[in-house]
Amino acid sequence: MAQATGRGRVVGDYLLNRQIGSGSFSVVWHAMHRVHGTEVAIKEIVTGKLNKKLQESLMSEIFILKRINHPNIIRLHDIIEVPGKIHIVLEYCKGGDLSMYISRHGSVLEATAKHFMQQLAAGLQVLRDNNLIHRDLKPQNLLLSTNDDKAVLKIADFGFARSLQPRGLAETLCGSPLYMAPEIMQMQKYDAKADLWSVGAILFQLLLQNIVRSTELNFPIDNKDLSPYCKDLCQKLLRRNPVERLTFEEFFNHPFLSQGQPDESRIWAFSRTMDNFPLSEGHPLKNTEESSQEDCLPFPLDNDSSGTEGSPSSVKRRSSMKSTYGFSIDTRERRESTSNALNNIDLTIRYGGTRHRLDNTSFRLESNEFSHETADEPQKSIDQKLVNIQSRGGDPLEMIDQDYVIVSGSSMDLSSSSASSSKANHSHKLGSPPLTSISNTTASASPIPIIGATNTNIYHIGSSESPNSVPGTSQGSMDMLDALEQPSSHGMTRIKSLQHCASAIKELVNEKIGTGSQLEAFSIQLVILAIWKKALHIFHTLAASAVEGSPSQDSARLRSTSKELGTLDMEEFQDVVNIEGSEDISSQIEREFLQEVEHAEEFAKVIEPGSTEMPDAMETIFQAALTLGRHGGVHELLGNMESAALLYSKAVRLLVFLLVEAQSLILNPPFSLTNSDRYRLRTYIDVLNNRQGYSRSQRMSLLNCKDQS
Ligand SMILES: Nc1ncnc2c1ncn2[C@@H]1O[C@H](COP(=O)(O)OP(=O)(O)OP(=O)(O)O)[C@@H](O)[C@H]1O
Repeated sequence: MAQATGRGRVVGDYLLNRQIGSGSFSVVWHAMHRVHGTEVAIKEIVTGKLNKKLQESLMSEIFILKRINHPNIIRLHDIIEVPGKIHIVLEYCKGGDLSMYISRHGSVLEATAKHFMQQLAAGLQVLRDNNLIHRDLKPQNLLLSTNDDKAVLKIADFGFARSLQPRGLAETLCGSPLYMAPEIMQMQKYDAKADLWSVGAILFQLLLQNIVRSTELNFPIDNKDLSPYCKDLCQKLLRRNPVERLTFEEFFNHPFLSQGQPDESRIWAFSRTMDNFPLSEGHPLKNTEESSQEDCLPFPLDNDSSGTEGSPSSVKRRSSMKSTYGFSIDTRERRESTSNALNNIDLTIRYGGTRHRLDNTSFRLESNEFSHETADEPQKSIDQKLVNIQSRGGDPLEMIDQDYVIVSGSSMDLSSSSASSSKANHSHKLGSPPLTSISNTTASASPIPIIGATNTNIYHIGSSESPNSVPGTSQGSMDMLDALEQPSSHGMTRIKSLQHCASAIKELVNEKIGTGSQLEAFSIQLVILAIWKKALHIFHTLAASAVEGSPSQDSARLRSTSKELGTLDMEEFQDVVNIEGSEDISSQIEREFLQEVEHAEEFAKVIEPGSTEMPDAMETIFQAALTLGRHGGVHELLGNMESAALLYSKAVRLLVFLLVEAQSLILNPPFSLTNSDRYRLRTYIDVLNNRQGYSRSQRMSLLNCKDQS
């Protein structure tokens, strides 16, 4: 359909032909200059769909492309703005992108991989010279001038790129999970070396496509077809710890990338740097140390988050507190009556000893509206157009730096928090005071709006079969995400959302039990209790308001209800009153709650109080989401699209819980997210949703192909 609307359309001096690609926010057209007949690719972006952040990414892309002129970087010819749209006129690459090449050819010869790597290295050298980091290197973003093994490779899609001072560290999460460096995935600070991980993943994929498809995901150490240099490069690029990873200089000078055969002296010099690579017999180089096979995998399959490459600073921590979780249940009381049970359970979850600091350095850029220039308007030079855009907001690169440079240090570091938060434009105090008694918590537990006014958007936590997962599109696109951060203001929707959260986390509890991690299971179980408690409370408040009459009759109650539930209207009260079997809903929630209490009680029996360090439940949930995302990546790489989509969706459910619901729960100490935590969670959800959409669409096309054949 998009092709029909594009073909024959005129944009500036160009006649649109066929659609050749699409991205999350763009459609790419093949087009021709009306006078010269020059072939170009036009990337069309509807600016209205872009939020501030994406507009900035777009400007960043334009600025970077504009200032670089190199055969291995896609060339920017022109920018054409029309009302509501911006068109980036690019050099046309008729070979398509490298992912298409890999699909067509399967694994490539080492010589071809070397050719592409040399070109990629040359392009990256230019970025390096300009202190730029791409952050989203993947085959889809590497375009080819022709469809053969002599093609010139061009780095494209600089939407995520940013300027980076040497040795500067960034902390923003972006990129595609499959090619994303572990330090980005785990939300640690990263530098330009993150790009080198992606290069390693691309090299791995180029060489091992058929192996990856046909067997387990094993690095073929004994693969005789690959030269030691090639394997060495791949292995050294895919070091999980960025410190151990090759430096750019080492990458650029690696013997695999040198044109001819390395001479003898080079071999010996090289041999001294071969610290971990097992070499095949008979090679002049010596193997110095057995390498961990798993360390070579692009996506570690372990669940171990220990060590230096663990969780993000914002979430990772072990509670320094001893077992003061204070979970106690009087079983007799519980059995007496549900309401007694609810009132007598002292649900105090110590999931960590320190509160998150408030880090508000993100989201502080002013909105930059694009000016609308008609297609008839005389064409201006790219520079003039950029000045137009720039005049509304300063130098985008500078702005992006401002936005991305996040105050260093752990976000748990309270000492540094005041300085950063005081600079913030959007300062939100999050969290509610520590509470130990459920019966006193009605008002304090109200969800706290994070950004903007209470919205009325209804968000359904995506199930694995969510109809919202539109193939190839970004289900959780950035413009939706601001709204998604807040729990639904619609009472029943909110309850459903909480139920979804509880069931997602329940799976995690079962998994932890399966692996014998009782303590972690217990701490997460307490979160489940808090979720059910919240659901019950919302339901009771909602039902009581409906039964007791209109808000005019009991305005005080309405006020407190509205505080708790957001913007409730009378229709909803009435709905609840009229819901046949609303009592059933209530008793269903109560039943679930009591069941979970029982499970928690079981855990409590086997855990010795007073001497055990309580794991951080939120951290465990976060880590589990990351692991699911990584495993999704593995499945995607292996072509198991259904499993990949499922795993991505599970990861999203957990992250959405952390982002949307977790802060409203009654926990001690209260759980709160910094602005930068939220930003990272949102971005991560977005990326995973994209991968989920992609996996689903791939699966659909496979099914269609099967149907046709
Ligand atoms: N100059 C070009 N020549 C030929 N094909 C292109 C060109 N630019 C883009 N494409 C094709 O269009 C696809 C989408 O490109 P685009 O840069 O718009 O998306 P993207 O930004 O990579 O997507 P996302 O935002 O989801 O990462 C590319 O993967 C490629 O196949």
